[in-house]
Amino acid sequence: MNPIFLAAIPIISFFFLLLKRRKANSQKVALVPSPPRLPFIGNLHQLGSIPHRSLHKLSKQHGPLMLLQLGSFRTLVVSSPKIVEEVIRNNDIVFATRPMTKLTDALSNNKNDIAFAPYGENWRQMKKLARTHLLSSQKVKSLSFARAEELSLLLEKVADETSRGNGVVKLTEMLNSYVTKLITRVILGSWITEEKKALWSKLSHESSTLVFQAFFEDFFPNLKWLDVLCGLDRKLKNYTKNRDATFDAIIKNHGHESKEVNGKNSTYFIDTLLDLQNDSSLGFVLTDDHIRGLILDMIIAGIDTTFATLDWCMTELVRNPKMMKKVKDELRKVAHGEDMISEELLGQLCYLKVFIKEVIRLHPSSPLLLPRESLEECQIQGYNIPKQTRLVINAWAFGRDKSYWEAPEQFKPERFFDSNVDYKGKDFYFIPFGVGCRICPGMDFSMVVIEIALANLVHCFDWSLPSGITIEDMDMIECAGVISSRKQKLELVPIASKVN
Ligand code: HEM
Repeated sequence: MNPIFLAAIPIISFFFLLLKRRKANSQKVALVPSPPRLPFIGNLHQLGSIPHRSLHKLSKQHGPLMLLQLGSFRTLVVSSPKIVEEVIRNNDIVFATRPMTKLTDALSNNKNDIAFAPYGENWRQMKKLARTHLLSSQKVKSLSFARAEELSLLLEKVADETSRGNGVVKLTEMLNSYVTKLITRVILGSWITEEKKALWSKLSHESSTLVFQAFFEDFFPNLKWLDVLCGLDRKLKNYTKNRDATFDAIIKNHGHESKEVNGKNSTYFIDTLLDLQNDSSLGFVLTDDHIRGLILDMIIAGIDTTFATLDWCMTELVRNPKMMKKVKDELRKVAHGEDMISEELLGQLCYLKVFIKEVIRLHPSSPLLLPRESLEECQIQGYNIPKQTRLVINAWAFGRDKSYWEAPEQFKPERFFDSNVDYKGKDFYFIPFGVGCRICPGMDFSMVVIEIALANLVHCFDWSLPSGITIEDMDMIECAGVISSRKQKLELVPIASKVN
């Protein structure tokens, strides 16, 4: 045998051995860090009642990219803006779909919506439609008359309640009712009868509570029979049946309504959608099922998120009297003696805007955004991520990341002065409305609802805590659940302010 070959054998063997070792090591490295699991349930028990807080704590031990096993489902949890940036830049479309579960199937009206629909042509067309015809800045502007009317009712109610009893008003309840009524009106118009309003509010309530319902099938497909046994299946079927009947009662008997605003016809969402059904230039056939899905999205994705943010804003104002004064001074300056702040003035309210930004940095109302799922295998941080891995982004943790925010736990709106940081999805460490192709299309819509309500609540009233309650008594913990509203209800004493 060739002596060179003989001499090469041990060298080649050595290299093969090295290669094998490196491969074994790289396979070891390829396992995304993961907290220890329990048999069967995996890491489900570690989610706790406030998952964004539990996941933040877990990420401190296991790192910014963790793999959890939630029942039968692999779930990647990202707690670092850098990793989200990598995912969005390289794999936004790979992770563009939502996990399909029994619950999301029902909420999406059988995949005919935007928020829970799988990625594809249907979702793309619906999102485009919502952006162009329902939530565009032009459309949002055209509905300012509805906001002004509902806001006047809220302010009247506050004034009315103040004059009764001990002067304490249940502000959380009032804000919830204001946002619900306003968004309902924007969707359906002002024509619906009291009887239909009651049906509608039952439906809104059922839809929002259903979001918190856990089905066995959604975590353990083999245990779907338990949903039947526990009556959850029946509950879901009743919900969809009642929902469809409510829609039929409201939509089918609906009378077209439009209002002339500044010489242009302004229509509520339902009228716009019914008009679009007859519009051949739309590019696709808008069915009754699509309309149902879109309207459900506006209820589920729009009402609680907007209300929770407004409630956090009022809470932070009361906790920070100096900031309340700054907001008030700014309002007085731009109002020029007017009783109410109009939407045309919002652009001048620099302090109010940075104040709201600081609120959503610390209290994003969808702290874990909405889960996504991979459509194919991909790589993140050098790890191989298989198809059908769920992705959860902890945006709540981003707002508290010391590498991006100075003294992150401090409430300091001034940090946004002289800074271009915004929540529109470009700054990966500030993404309360999400990021990438699944970003929230309702951002402008909700911000104007929040800004105009906050401006007028502060302009028209001086707010204080009821006697015997101090700022230290204000608990800042969130409710359990998907939407992060404040657990403690806000009860305050308003006194009508002197505008001049
Ligand atoms: C303060 C108020 C709001 C917040 C914080 C918020 C936040 C979010 C977040 C975090 C997502 C998921 C984004 C992602 O997966 O990356 C989302 C999606 C969505 N939001 Fe909002 N939202 C708000 C208001 C609204 C309003 C008022 C509407 C409509 C009237 C709306 C409609 C939607 C829809 C349709 C989606 C699904 C988008 C998709 O899957 O492509 N949102 N929102």
